[in-house]
Amino acid sequence: MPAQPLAVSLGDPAGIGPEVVGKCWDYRARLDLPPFVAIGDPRSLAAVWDGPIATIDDPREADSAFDIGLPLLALASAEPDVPGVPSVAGAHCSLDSLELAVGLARSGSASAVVTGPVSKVQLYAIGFSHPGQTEFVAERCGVSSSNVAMMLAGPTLRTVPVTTHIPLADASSLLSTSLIEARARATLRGLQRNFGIADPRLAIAGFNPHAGEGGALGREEIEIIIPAIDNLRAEGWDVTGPHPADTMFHAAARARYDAALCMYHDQALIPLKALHFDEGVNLTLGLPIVRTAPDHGTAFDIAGLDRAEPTAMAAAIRMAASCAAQRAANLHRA
Ligand SMILES: NC(=O)C1=CN([C@@H]2O[C@H](COP(=O)(O)OP(=O)(O)OC[C@H]3O[C@@H](n4cnc5c(N)ncnc54)[C@H](O)[C@@H]3O)[C@@H](O)[C@H]2O)C=CC1
Ligand SMILES: NCC(=O)COP(=O)(O)O
Repeated sequence: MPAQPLAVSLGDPAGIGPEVVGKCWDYRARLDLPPFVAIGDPRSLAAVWDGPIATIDDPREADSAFDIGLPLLALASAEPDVPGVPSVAGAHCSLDSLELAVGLARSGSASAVVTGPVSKVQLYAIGFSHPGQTEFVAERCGVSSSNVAMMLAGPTLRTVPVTTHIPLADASSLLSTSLIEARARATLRGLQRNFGIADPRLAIAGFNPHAGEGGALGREEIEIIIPAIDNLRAEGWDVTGPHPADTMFHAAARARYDAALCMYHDQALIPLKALHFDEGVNLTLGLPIVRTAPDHGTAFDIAGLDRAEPTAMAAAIRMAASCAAQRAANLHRA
């Protein structure tokens, strides 16, 4: 019996999500992709991609349909979307496809969820109250958003921000020892559960230049970060830091840890995207389901121009399949 397919939401219909998902189907053999079912508006696919669409009603049909066309569970946007021109109808459609994809994974009809890029500002405009898809999926899974970790993963680096989509001016006041510990535990357990790393090594960044220079350049390290590191070590985890962020991402430093825990969004995402933009994957740790996404956004500036690279979406699909397989193997061994 074939494994359940991966559920791939197309994201904002006016962004590059439909194009990169279509291209993943085109290059499925070369990109080594398992069967997946796309979820979204067929018109958004047809507007940017001329491949065959195999509309299905049940994810169980995806496996046999995959050789014929891109399996699609169709959702209609209230209005057809124009590539590069985000709309209210498109924002609703992106949310509906996300909701359906997560529901399929939660019910066991899909082996994992891969989410296409959405526009946060468009979602906020229709009343979306979560900072991003990460927190939405966590809520749907009944997990507190503090207990999940947004991991950005590439071939030579994995990073996790402690604070995520907030104004940078608020980052210091929102950092706490308990939040660092919660993100660190989600990361360490996630490395074990999804990547099969039995004894994961976590490097924790400082917040200030030179990790505070002994307090002369800021006290977050002394008052917030070091107590978290001490508590995590007392639990037996292999945790180091606080490391000056400017010297923890060169090649030799990266070889010394399995993931880097960073204090704010850009501290984590700049090194990852500088090194691995074309193959970076966003993986939510701490959930009962597997959820990945490409590291890039909606790229409205190039939507519909046939310039979108599908490699990060392909990496997200491959990682979702490999994490789901790793979790199944863990269960088998238990
Ligand atoms: N997982 C998600 O849903 C994410 C959503 N976003 C959202 O995307 C929107 C736009 O964000 P930006 O900061 O502009 O980042 P972006 O990743 O959409 O675009 C940044 C630059 O990279 C290019 N680019 C992105 N993906 C590409 C691809 N696959 N192939 C070729 N070029 C590519 C774009 O053309 C643009 O010049 C925002 O509203 C943000 O909220 C951003 C990151 C992740
Ligand atoms: N910068 C990462 C990003 O925007 C992804 O957010 P999410 O929607 O996956 O939570």
